[in-house]
Amino acid sequence: MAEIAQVLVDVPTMQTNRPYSYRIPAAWQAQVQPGMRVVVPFGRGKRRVQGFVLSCGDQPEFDGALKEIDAVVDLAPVLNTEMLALTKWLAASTFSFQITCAQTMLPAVMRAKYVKLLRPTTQTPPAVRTTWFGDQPEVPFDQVATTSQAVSQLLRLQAAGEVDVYYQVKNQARRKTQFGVKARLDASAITATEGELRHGAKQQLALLKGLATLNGETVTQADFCQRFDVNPATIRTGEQKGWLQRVQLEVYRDPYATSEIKATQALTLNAEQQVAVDQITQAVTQDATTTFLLEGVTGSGKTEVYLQSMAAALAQGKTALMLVPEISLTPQMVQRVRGRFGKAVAVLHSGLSNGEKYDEWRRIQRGEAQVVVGARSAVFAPLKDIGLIVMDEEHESTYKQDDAPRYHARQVALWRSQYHHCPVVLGSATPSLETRARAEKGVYQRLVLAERVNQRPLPTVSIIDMKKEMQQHAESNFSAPLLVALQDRLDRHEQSVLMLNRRGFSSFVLCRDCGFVLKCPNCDISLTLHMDSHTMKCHYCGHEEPIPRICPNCHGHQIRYYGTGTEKVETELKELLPDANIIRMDNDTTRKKGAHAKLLAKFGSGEANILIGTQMIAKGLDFPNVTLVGVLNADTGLGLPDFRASERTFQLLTQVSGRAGRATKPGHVYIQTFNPDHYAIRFAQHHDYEGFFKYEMRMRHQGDYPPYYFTVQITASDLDEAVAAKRMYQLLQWLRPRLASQTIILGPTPKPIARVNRRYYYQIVIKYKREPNLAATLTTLLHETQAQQRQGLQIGIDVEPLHFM
Ligand SMILES: Nc1ncnc2c1ncn2[C@@H]1O[C@H](COP(=O)(O)OP(=O)(O)OP(=O)(O)O)[C@@H](O)[C@H]1O
Ligand SMILES: [Zn+2]
Ligand SMILES: [Zn+2]
Repeated sequence: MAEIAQVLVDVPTMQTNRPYSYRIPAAWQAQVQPGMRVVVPFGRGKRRVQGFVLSCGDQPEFDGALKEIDAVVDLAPVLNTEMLALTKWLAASTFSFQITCAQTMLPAVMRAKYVKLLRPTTQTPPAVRTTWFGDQPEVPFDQVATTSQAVSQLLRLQAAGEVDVYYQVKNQARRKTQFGVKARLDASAITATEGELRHGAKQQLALLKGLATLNGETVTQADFCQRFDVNPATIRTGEQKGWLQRVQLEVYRDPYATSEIKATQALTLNAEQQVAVDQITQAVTQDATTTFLLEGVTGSGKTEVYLQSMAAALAQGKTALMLVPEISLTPQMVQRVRGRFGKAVAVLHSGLSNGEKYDEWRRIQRGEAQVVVGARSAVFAPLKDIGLIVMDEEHESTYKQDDAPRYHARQVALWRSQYHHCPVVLGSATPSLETRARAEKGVYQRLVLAERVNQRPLPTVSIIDMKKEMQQHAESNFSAPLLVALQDRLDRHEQSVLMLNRRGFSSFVLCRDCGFVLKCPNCDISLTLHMDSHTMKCHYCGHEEPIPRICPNCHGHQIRYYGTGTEKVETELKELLPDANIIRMDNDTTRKKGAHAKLLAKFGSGEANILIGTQMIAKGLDFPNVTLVGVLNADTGLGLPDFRASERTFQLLTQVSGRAGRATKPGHVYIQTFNPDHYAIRFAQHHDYEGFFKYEMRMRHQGDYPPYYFTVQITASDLDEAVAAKRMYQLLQWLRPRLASQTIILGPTPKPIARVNRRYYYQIVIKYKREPNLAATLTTLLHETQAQQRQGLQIGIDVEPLHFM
């Protein structure tokens, strides 16, 4: 039995990867195991923090007097051996702290919440007691320490031992429980008791008859009452008489309880699909850690390949993990997985409540779910014995987390594949350049689905030069050919999808007299007009203010709205096509839980003929009656200062085009653009991923960009611009001699959006091919910047950043 535990503590202002030794009280020595959460005292005073036990042993790492563990939070480890090892690797590879990684891997409700409390001591004078506590035994510190005077007064009282500051660790996780009913009498005792009942005790008789049918099983009280027509008061009577026992039953919050699943059967695969499934299944059987790139055009049936390969893993008694970019945006995918695997599926994504996420997580941890579908953080799902990991739309940037730990789910998936000896399938119609380049080199094995299912043709794509269109209809968002096509679809009772590309784009307010643009007071960008709330909002910090009628700068009255929002497009379209039934899908209409799925279901049922939306409608939709796709503004993303701008535009156009003509009727796509000759748009027009890949690789080679170079971005941010800038110049001096001479260091420069939420951002980008000293250097940087963080300066390290904005 171990007496000492090495604990990773949660101290935000003083993070370290070094565990602390604590003594395990004798009573818990048999119980405490690595991976459990504990509450421990930390530092001087009465501070309590949560921590994770990393290991148990008999030798402390430190030979002074050891403090004791205060409480054990879990009955069983919440991080298993794999997860503990993963935490360590994740921290090292993303240059973040292990505790942050451990917390990222677990449902949010398992994070500790700290409450700072003020308590009287035995020496508290009555006057002090009344002033600070009234008649309360303790008060929250923040409630009384409201001014700096109050704080200093309290500190003095604390020094004199007249008050005590105490930290409480609160566990936020709540299990949902229900009463269950269990019989305490056996069959013969029940019959005997029935005989003793007074005449007319109908309820009690019904209760006994019900208990007789249970055969030792426990059922929920609600269920019991309904089935045997017994009221809860009678249950309590039965309990008092010793006929039954009421027990706490745990119930799971099921996010999909109300939605029925239509069970589906495996489809007969076409030749290309069959090759892919065979290869993947073989790797599953052989426990091979092969990474496959499943490169399949839109509508080629990649999903069916995933499902049948996952079924193969399950058939061998293993589990399967499937990652999707953001499930609330692709409800169809969840339906397909649940349709195939039913109750074996657990779903994890940001649209669930914290309680639902916690319950799904526990179902997985207990082995009650063998299939997990989820967005980015589902890559940490505590599945055991994984047989296959699938990552759909592997090129999507939502797989990368923006905050520490800045991990990419693909990297974690590959790590787990090594741990579990299982293959990974990366699927996309438009793979990221990095992935496709690795397949070229043979690091990944490429599987190709070159044709749509049943040899259906890919849609015809027409490019419309908006410079010419604007000369004729200056004010309209719709070119003449697109409008004709829309009318034609209405006449033929077919459906259309219209996408407004909103990347780097917004509707803003401008003064025609002086040119003033209303900007966010905290950030470096213009505010966006929101007609639903009649306010101007900042999409970065959430700042909101009324729409101005008068120019704040020149007090003129010529204030006008510019740019195009989905609402404005919808209004215009209603005027142009009064007979159309339109559904609009954007951040405003999908804010409510489940709204996204509802709108899509409505469109799918044919209630509407036109779906207008932002990028969120580009992926995954599979509606057979959609024969027209229109992209209203293809190029708003092209001008962004980011070397991936062309790649993103190509991916988006290809994905959205792929929504057209997926079933029997042929599809047509119209792309409206001001850059009709841009290569990203031309290659998308011809569905030519391979052509785009070769061209873009040349561009990247010329510019020394990924995948030819690796990149790391370091940012500094501070409320004071000079502080952030100065720190970055110092950092440059510090870095240069530590890195190889061939390594390129760009910057420091202000970020393209230099100010967000009142903080100024500066960045340095390191580009390298081989840099043996980099890991050690960045680790040193991570630890050295701890002290500065406390003064408000924040340093961020981002390995292979996906955004340079
Ligand atoms: N072997 C098959 N036989 C018949 N129909 C199939 C077969 N495989 C897939 N399908 C159907 O073809 C359609 C397109 O498949 P799926 O949605 O999987 O394409 P995808 O490759 O994921 O496309 P995207 O990248 O555009 O999302 C679906 O309706 C699917 O049910
Ligand atoms: Zn802002
Ligand atoms: Zn003005």
